[in-house]
Amino acid sequence: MAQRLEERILEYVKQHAAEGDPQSVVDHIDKYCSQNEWAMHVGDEKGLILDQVVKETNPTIVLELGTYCGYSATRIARLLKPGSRLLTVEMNPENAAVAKQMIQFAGVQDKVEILEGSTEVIIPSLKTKYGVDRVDFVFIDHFSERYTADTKLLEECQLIKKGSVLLADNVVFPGAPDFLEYVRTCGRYDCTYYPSHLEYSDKLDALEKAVFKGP
Ligand SMILES: Cc1ncccc1-c1cc(O)c2nc[nH]c(=O)c2c1
Ligand SMILES: [Mg+2]
Repeated sequence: MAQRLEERILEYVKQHAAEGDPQSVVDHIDKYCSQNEWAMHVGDEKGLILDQVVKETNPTIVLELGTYCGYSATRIARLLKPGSRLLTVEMNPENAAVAKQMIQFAGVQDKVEILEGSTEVIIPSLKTKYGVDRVDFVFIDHFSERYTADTKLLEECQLIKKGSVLLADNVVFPGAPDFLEYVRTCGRYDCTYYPSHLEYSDKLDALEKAVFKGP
């Protein structure tokens, strides 16, 4: 029995999902975490909203804050057009190691790059160290306490331009009240609220989409 929850999830996927099939990986993570052990993936219900926003944005460069086991990175990467890429930031090295294997197993490793470290250090280095000019889509799913600071950092580093889309998980549970206040009142975002439920639960949660209107 693998020691860590995240390793047990990876083991289940390796033993039951179809290798090279990102949808199968996503489905099996959802199956394990709804039937066996809860874990904090965005999940299938909020995942369908994530899919819809990714499809309507059709992004070339995606930034994800909070990789965890690679569920949403796999979910997003499966929808990306050839030549597009997803950079995902994870500060926990053990989770990053699991995510790397999950993404590899799903066969989306050519589109996904895992950046190990904290967002406040990595975001300012995206242009210089990772050759990013602008990001078209940002999935914010790391720590709600960092949502606002990292959004301001993306603005200050000129990583988001007019039309860039932010999508934040957990704006109801655990909750990100200062982020909602900021994007809804600063005047630089067009916001849309998507009520849903916490992954694998009937607790209420929601996603907030914030489309940048420019500085
Ligand atoms: C862990 C947890 N327990 C009870 C209720 C919600 C959560 C929870 C759910 C999530 O989707 C999260 N996403 C990113 N980062 C988190 O910390 C996080 C925490
Ligand atoms: Mg989340």
